[in-house]
Amino acid sequence: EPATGEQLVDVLNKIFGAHEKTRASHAKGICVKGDFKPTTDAATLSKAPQFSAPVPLIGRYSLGGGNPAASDGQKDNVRAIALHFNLPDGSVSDLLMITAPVFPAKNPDQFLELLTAVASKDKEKVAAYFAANPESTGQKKYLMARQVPASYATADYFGVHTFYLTNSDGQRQAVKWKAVPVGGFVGLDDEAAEKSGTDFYRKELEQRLAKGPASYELFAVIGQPGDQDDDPTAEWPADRKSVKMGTITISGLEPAATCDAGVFDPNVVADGIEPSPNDKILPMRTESYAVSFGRRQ
Ligand code: HEM
Repeated sequence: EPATGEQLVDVLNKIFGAHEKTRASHAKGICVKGDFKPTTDAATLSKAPQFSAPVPLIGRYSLGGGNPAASDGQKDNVRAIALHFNLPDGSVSDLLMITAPVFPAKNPDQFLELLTAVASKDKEKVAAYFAANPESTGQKKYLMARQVPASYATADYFGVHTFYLTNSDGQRQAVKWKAVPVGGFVGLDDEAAEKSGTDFYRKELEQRLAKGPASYELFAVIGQPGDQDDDPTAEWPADRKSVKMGTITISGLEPAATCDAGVFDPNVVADGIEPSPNDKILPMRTESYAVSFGRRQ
């Protein structure tokens, strides 16, 4: 039996607890607003409206996992940014990114197996899972080799999956999304991360945004023929070129209700952007996010 969205949300609830009015994953977050300004190159890759004219954004920063009291200083957890690009015709195009270029599972069955092992709290089962599925260790290795981001504004973010962009001439190009903070990555060493406590990101962001906006350059990393488009546990070769697509600017906070009213869904994208049809995790995200959304009403 293939894994279902219900099963994945059940096991996330088992690991983290089922908290009322709370997402089954990325439970702790901060809702924000801003805008996106495309570069002139962007429209050569995609006919999506946000790549030909500036649009307003609603965003949500979050920590991975379903614990609403998770520590902001935890090293082996991802930070994330989820964005709604609000398009002129009233529709939205979403983009979700995390602070690692890879995910710990290549398909829903493997993710269910991983989460089930973790939920068992049996250290031998977890060790056996990772021994049998070494590709699942890449995300934690990446995170442990880097500092904890000092701020949501100073982290770099990755879309992880492959998407296909289509321009107005019908040319199609495989890309992966990447956002780089304009001031560069700023991290905390292990001691500083520990001293910062469990809840420093919100205050830091409030103080920062009171002085001015936080910006990121959004890049499309350009895939070459033969680059895999089905495996979110794997990166493309490091030498792939990228095209600067625009600037994401976060200007202020927004009430949580604005972000909680719907879901950020990586498959909700404007014409000109297409989720890789070969990636089995992507459709499961729509399915499981809908289950989580239903349970948090
Ligand atoms: C099958 C694999 C996955 C499952 C089962 C899963 C599960 C979930 C769930 C249940 C939520 C909460 C949805 C809601 O209530 O709105 C969520 C949110 C999120 N997920 Fe996933 N996820 C998966 C893969 C990924 C991947 C590959 C990424 C990498 C970009 C990712 C990034 C996020 C982000 C950024 C959010 C927060 C969205 C927000 O702030 O509302 N997820 N995930």
